[in-house]
Amino acid sequence: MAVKKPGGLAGIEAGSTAISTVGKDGRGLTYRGYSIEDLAEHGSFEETAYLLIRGKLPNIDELTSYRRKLADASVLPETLKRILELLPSDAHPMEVLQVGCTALGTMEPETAARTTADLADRLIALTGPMLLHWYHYHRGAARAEPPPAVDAAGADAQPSALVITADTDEDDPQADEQQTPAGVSASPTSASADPQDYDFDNYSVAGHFLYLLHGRHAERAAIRVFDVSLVLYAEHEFNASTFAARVTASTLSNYHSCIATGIGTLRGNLHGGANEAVMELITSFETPEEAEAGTRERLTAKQLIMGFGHRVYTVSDPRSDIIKKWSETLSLWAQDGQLYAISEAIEGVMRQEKGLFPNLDFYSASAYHFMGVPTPMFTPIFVISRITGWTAHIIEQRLNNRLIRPSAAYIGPDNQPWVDVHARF
Ligand SMILES: CC(=O)SCCNC(=O)CCNC(=O)[C@H](O)C(C)(C)COP(=O)(O)OP(=O)(O)OC[C@H]1O[C@@H](n2cnc3c(N)ncnc32)[C@H](O)[C@@H]1OP(=O)(O)O
Ligand SMILES: O=C([O-])CC(=O)C(=O)O
Repeated sequence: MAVKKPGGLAGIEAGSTAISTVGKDGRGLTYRGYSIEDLAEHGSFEETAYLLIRGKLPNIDELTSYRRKLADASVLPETLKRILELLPSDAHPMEVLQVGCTALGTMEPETAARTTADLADRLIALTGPMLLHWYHYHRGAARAEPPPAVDAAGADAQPSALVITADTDEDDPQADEQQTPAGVSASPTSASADPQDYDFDNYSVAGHFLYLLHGRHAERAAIRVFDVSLVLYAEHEFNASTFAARVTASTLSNYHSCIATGIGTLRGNLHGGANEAVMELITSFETPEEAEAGTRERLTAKQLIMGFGHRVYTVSDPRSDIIKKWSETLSLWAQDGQLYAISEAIEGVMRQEKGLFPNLDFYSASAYHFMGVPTPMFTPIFVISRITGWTAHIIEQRLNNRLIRPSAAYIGPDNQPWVDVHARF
């Protein structure tokens, strides 16, 4: 078992929260008292967002109007589209989101009439459209070709297990259309749908994202897995990006600045950026045997293996168990489904050699990939979801605020004699 180093505020209780618990008994996770297993099995991302931001699960009427509110909020303002189009095509997608978020804050600032929850809803609904507008625009497909017809070619090839294992809505009118195996034929760079043609009566953040990405309604299983991943990524106590957002909130800064802080902090590879780094790792191997040998080599060279380890969990990351099962399911229909076996081979070595378990980022990478999501969108998808947790913490911080400003132990030089500028080396 790897030994924890001192520093990094490890183990320090830096405040209190009523939003989530992480790592009870080494592996537990709850959002406002509900277990992550229940939320991922029975709930949707919209219910989770409502729970985190408003403090209770919505009843059926509240959920219906919440979905409608998010659907209405998901249409990009023209000015924001133009701003996104001006950003370079090779900009980092997380910077695109920081710019988009900050620009939205200048157009729709926080006022007494626009509550923090309203701002959060708008941002949850617009983050995917912002990213995908910028993405398609720079691939020459942005402004409205008619969406391609739904491709039902793979219908006969779809094993029933895909439907059985997914906790899907039997009454979903899209269900009959969504027959293509997950991610098998996805061609994200060529797709471009007219955002207005989306079926807003059946809006979900997950379904809308996949529609805008691929230019057609996604298959039910893909929407379900995407939705589960949003539930899993939504909240995690005082992780680095949430803590950073709380620090910004504690200075009495505005909502969009707090979120932009969170985005910038999430980007790094030790935090949210790890899911993209995992993809780089697993695609560098052709076979599970190669993956085993390559992982051992990297460990011998003292390299970090992305997607493993955690600051708080000591036994396992419960979110990983959930997304791992979904990744395995999707792998059965994916052209490069061997990436799942490669991932398992890496996990085996990490457990054996380091006593380390996969965190949420590890199997999320292959799951997104099997859905046809391009790798640079993995961490931005994390943003869409984590906006809910960040918002809950911003609200909580503001309710009982005190400037977050710890002390530092000074370890620099003392009693330096003043040297005139011309006499300095
Ligand atoms: C959603 C999320 O944000 S989850 C986190 C995503 N990040 C990653 O997956 C990046 C890879 N993982 C890591 O870097 C770390 O495990 C972190 C950042 C998640 C946690 O860091 P810490 O709590 O500081 O772990 P810490 O450094 O104490 O780890 C103890 C030992 O295990 C080793 N270790 C921890 N994680 C890994 C890893 N992924 N690969 C190899 N060794 C590792 C450390 O190098 C250290 O060994 P050392 O004492 O010989 O230097
Ligand atoms: O809690 C952490 O340090 C990182 C993490 O898993 C998360 O933010 O989801």
